[in-house]
Amino acid sequence: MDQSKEQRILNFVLQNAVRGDPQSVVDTIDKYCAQKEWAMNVGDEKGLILDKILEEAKPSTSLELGTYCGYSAVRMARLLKPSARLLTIEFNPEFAAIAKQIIEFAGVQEKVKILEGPSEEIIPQLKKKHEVDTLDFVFLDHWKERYAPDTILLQECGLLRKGTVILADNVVCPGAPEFINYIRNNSHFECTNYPSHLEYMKVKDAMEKAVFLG
Ligand SMILES: CCNc1ncnc2c1ncn2[C@@H]1O[C@H](/C=C/CNC(=O)c2cc(-c3ccc(F)cc3)cc(O)c2O)[C@@H](O)[C@H]1O
Ligand SMILES: [Mg+2]
Repeated sequence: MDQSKEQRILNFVLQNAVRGDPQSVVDTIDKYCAQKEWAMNVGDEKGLILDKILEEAKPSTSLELGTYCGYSAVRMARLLKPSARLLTIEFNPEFAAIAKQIIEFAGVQEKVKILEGPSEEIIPQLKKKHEVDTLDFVFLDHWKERYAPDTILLQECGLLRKGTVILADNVVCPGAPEFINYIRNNSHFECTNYPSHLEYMKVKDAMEKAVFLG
C-alpha cells in the first residue's frame, strides 16, 4: 500500500535528523514541509511564538490537544525543564504511532506522554488516571470547532488554575470563530492575539493566548 504523507515525514526525519537532537528534528520536519510536502505542523514562524510564550510560562505540567506527527510536542519538550511533563492527546492511531517514533528519535520521550483517544474522553481522566493536579500550559491545535468545547471541559474538570496559559493555533486560518467569540467575551480569561502566517505559506494566520484568571 502507498506510504502516507506522515510516514514520508517520519522517514525523512529518520534519515536526515540527528538522533537525540530535538532541534534537528524540528528543523528537518520544517525543511521537508517547506520544500517537499506541506503539512499542518505549527511550523517555524508560529513555532517561535510558541517557544517564547512557553518559556515565559515555565510550565511543570503541559497539555497539547492534537499531536499529529509530534512536531509541536518535540518543539515544546525541547524547552521544558527536566522534571516537567507534556501530555499530548491524539485520536488517530496512525498519527499517534508516527508521533511516538518522532518523539523517541528526538530523545524527549521521558518528558512526553502520548494519550491515544478523543480529547473529550481523555480530559475527564487526566486527574485520576494521569495524576494531573492542574495544568500550567495548554496548546490547542486539534479540530478547530473543538477548541471552545474542550476549553469549557478543562474548566469543568477543575484542570485550570489562576494563571494557566492557553495558546491556540490557527485562529485566523482555518480560523476558530466559536473559540475566539467564547474566550474574548469571557471575563475569566485575559486574551492576547499574535498575528503570524500559516505554516510554510505567505497566508495570514494568528495564535491567541488566553490566561485563565481563576
Ligand atoms: C474530536 C476532537 N478530539 C480530538 N481528540 C484527539 N485528537 C484529535 C481530536 N480532533 C482532532 N484530533 C487530531 O488532531 C489533529 C488535527 C488537527 C486539525 N488541524 C487543522 O485542521 C489545521 C489545518 C490547517 C490548514 C490551514 C489551511 C489550509 F488550506 C489547510 C489546512 C493548518 C493547521 O495548522 C491546522 O492545525 C489530527 O492529528 C487529528 O487526528
Ligand atoms: Mg495548527
